[in-house]
Amino acid sequence: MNVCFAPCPVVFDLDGTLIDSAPDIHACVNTVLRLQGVRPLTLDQVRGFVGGGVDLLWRRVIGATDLPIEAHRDLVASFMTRYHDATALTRLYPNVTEALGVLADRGHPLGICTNKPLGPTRAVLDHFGIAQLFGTVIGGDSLPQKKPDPAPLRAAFAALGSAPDAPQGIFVGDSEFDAETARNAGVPMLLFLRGYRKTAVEDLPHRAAFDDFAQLPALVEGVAALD
Ligand SMILES: O=C(O)COP(=O)(O)O
Ligand SMILES: [Mg+2]
Repeated sequence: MNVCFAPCPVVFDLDGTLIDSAPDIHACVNTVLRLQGVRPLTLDQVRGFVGGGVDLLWRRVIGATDLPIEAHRDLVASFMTRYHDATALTRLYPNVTEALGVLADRGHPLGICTNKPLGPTRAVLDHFGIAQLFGTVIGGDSLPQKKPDPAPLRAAFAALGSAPDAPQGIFVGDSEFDAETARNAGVPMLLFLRGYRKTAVEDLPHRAAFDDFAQLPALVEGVAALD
């Protein structure tokens, strides 16, 4: 069991955890599809494709359309020209800013570990005025590996001062990718229930689940005290 000396580092997933970004991702996907003369996908379809980063998103979009897999690279490039600063339809989940502020005030080092590429990640953190709260931001293209490989999460904890081979801290995420990443990295996970998860809660490894960020500071203190 990892010992987490308070104040314990807390690393967050982004899409479906701090922000509801699926509407912007959906809009950017459909713009690219329209330019290809392909019928739009629904918000539910696209939301279900989010979690593994942009390359996987487009493999799934191609799988749901008649587009050829050979077009993948060009479709991703076209998507990125729209996605890199897409924030108009994205919202912070309720009480996120307040919870991050409480944790920061209590001295918890905070970080981001997302499969979203770094460019749009920084754009959205700046847009909501929360970038300065995070001591490290690891994006889907920061390292050769993506979640569920534990390397990006370990890099985030290391940047926040924890030992790279035995990370100490808590990971907060919404998806199958996050639960597997936390297990692979050997850190406890707090599961946010209003994100893009497709698996039943009881089938995902996690320490505790929550559906309102107002609950998060107490959960973090509870996990930090237990470990
Ligand atoms: O962009 C994605 O596919 C997933 O991003 P996330 O890791 O922040 O959930
Ligand atoms: Mg997510």
